[in-house]
Amino acid sequence: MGSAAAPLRVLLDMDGVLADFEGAVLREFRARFPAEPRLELAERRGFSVREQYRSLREDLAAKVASVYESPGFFLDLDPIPGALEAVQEMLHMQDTEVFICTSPLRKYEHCIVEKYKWVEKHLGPEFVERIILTRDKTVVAADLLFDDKDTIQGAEPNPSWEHILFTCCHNRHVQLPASRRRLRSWADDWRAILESKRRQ
Ligand SMILES: O=c1ccn([C@@H]2O[C@H](COP(=O)(O)O)[C@@H](O)[C@H]2O)c(=O)[nH]1
Ligand SMILES: [Mg+2]
Repeated sequence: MGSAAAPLRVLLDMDGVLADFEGAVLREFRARFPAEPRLELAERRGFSVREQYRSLREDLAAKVASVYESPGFFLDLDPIPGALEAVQEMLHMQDTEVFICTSPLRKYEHCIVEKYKWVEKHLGPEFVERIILTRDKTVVAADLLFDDKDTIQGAEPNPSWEHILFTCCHNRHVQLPASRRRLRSWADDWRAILESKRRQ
């Protein structure tokens, strides 16, 4: 008798995949610094919003960082459209394990507890058990990682997961090699990605 196949393990990033970090940064920056130049979402390039604001003017880097380091910022993030429904559906799929894999800010005072509270508020207390908080996602073992950061590096040069690039304002212009896959939004066919991975 053959042994049962291992479940498919899926990691979901939080900022830019489940929670709308970029939309909130722009909204709060505009509210707090209305006279300063800002980057509309269509102008965003590169993962780091801080570095792109620095390229506009050196002191804007600290100003934009002060927005996402403020108390309440992470807790108040809006869910990305379709994300909560997709996560709940994925959670109830047979032979599938779902975890949230998210990196805290280096200035972690508010960010960490608010990420936990956000998950409890939007996905329920049981989902808090499924949070993996790490600054190095390469050492976490899984089949798939949905993440908006285009390049994910760390201590492990050959992570076990396939990185599916989740489209976000800052990465939509990134040209991926043919070997890499994207999910354009939660309305895109994430189920087909899971099924294709299951068959590999
Ligand atoms: O310009 C930026 C953009 C994001 N961050 C923070 O980095 C992490 C990213 O987490 P992921 O798990 O990769 O989504 C998060 O804490 C963002 O707030 C940043 O520091 N600077
Ligand atoms: Mg992210």
